[in-house]
Amino acid sequence: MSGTGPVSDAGIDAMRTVMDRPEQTMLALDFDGTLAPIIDDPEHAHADPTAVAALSRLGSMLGSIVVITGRPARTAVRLGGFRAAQGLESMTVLGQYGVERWDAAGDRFDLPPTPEGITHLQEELPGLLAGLGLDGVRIEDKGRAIGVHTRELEDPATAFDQLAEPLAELADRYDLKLEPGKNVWEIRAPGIDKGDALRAIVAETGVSCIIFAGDDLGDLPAFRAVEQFRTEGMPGLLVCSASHEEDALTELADLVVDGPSGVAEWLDRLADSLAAR
Ligand SMILES: O=P(O)(O)OC[C@H]1O[C@H](O[C@H]2O[C@H](CO)[C@@H](O)[C@H](O)[C@H]2O)[C@H](O)[C@@H](O)[C@@H]1O
Repeated sequence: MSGTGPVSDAGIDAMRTVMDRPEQTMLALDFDGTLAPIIDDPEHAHADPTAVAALSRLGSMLGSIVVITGRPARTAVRLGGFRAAQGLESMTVLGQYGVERWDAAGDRFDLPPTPEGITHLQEELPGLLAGLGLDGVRIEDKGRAIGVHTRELEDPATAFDQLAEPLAELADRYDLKLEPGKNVWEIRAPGIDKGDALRAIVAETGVSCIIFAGDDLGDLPAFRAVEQFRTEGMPGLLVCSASHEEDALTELADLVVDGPSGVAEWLDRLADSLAAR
């Protein structure tokens, strides 16, 4: 592939396999910070149009395209504009870290019920935030999970730290899990992560090569899953959508690109290279 390519041996090997056997390759991507730029209001964080156009082209060339996100499946489908995108008629979105699912084929959603603890937490959270003097915190109701956002505050980092202990106690009380993200605390039911979600969909589709692109701590389990696939002999390429906010994935990646616009350009080049084969 022309342009900036992977730098590691494992990445170069995987890229060779992608070019040789695209129909056997799964392209799996995170949503926020990878396909969509990070902005203040999560409700309006749409996917980069260049990325979606590239995915549309790749849809007919690759074996499988999957988005694995912390967002509800419905939200990711809406913000991604995936339903209307030509070429993505067989893509899958795994929402809420793999608990929810949307298959473009048949426009089918699989959305399990909300865990009970989340309902209690939704009732208690506004009082807890008011007690801490953090009324400006945005609560993102994701149905099965809650995002507690500090990005729009004057001092997001201090508020983020201030929230760690009280949110951990609250999550603990209802047997829920608290996880950090980019200026967001995520509270959700334990039991599944993006690594589990990726392993399951790889087994289901039977692909023999995988590309995964992500940007944040929630993507680490998927990175680990790809590393595991590689030890089992399946080529895998790890792409990091880099930002100044999080560097946990940079060292692990075979290819580091400059945020969602870098991901979009890389996807576009991948589509060009596959088309030129
Ligand atoms: O798994 P992802 O697709 O990466 O989702 C992770 C979280 O992303 C969203 O929050 C992040 O993006 C927001 C919009 O740009 C931004 O305002 C926020 O500060 C970021 O942390 C989303 O709102 C969360 O629900 C996701 O869990």
